[in-house]
Amino acid sequence: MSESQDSLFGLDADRDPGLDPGLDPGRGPGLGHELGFGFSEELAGPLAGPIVITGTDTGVGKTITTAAIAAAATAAGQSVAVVKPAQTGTAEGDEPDAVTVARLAEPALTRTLSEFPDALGPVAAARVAGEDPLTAVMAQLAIRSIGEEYDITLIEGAGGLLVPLGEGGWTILDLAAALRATVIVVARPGLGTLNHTALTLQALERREVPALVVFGSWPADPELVHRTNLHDLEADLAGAIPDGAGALDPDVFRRESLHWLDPRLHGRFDPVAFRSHSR
Ligand SMILES: Nc1ncnc2c1ncn2[C@@H]1O[C@H](COP(=O)(O)OP(=O)(O)OP(=O)(O)O)[C@@H](O)[C@H]1O
Ligand SMILES: C[C@H](N)[C@H](N)CCCCCC(=O)O
Ligand SMILES: [Mg+2]
Repeated sequence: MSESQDSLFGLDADRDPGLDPGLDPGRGPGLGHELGFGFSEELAGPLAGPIVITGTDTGVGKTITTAAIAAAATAAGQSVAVVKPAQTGTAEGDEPDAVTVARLAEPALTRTLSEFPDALGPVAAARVAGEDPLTAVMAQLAIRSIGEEYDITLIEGAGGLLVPLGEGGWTILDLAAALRATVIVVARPGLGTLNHTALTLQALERREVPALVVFGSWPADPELVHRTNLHDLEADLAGAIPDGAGALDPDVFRRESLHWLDPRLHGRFDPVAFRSHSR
């Protein structure tokens, strides 16, 4: 890869997209990677402060998971702000993610920091629109300032962990490292998730960002592959959102949400009981 390509993809050690701590890409690869990262010990007790919601891909259920965490934490008495740094696809007629979360969870605040019409990655969508994408500094300042007013700030990325979100190609991983946030990786429950989830967790581990996994859309009738995936990802699992939850009446969604998330995410989900029910 040429030097300019390195810069374009944000891979050079000298780049400075404006996010202060945690940007050192030189910590080296995760050695001896295996599923089960031992992050859970660090993440005991209900989480507060900045929590980044990413996913193994777009369309995996990040927004519904964000709404569920917002609902469970709000019901537990926390003041919750939800921030979407970059919303794309506003011309498609789909409900923006912040609106979905506000409708389902009614957190204290929802805020979108930048938006672009085409359903693309945010930097591409900004380029196509002839506009400037969000800078890392603006994103961080806005989120830190919101964080001073609320117990919990949930920050939903766009697509997966390494999608460029703004100027200079900063990613939700850069932002999570800079904010020293905990990351929730929303994963699909079916075939293919072991690879996508391991890649995402490994990238987080390289930057020493603690992470938990939530299944974004758990089927009503799990098949063998869902049960084996549940077993193999259990060490990092902090919840499972039932398939179809996004279509529930908001009152029901808010009432049920605490059953989908474990106590670290302000719910009462019990992975052991869940596994035995999923046999
Ligand atoms: N648990 C669920 N219940 C109902 N619908 C769901 C659920 N999870 C996902 N969906 C649906 O699947 C689609 C994608 O989900 P969602 O919008 O949450 O994805 P995302 O990961 O937030 O994607 P993006 O990268 O666009 O933000 C949506 O149409 C959503 O309504
Ligand atoms: C438009 C869509 N719903 C998302 N908000 C954007 C997803 C960007 C994914 C980019 C990629 O990984 O190729
Ligand atoms: Mg979303």
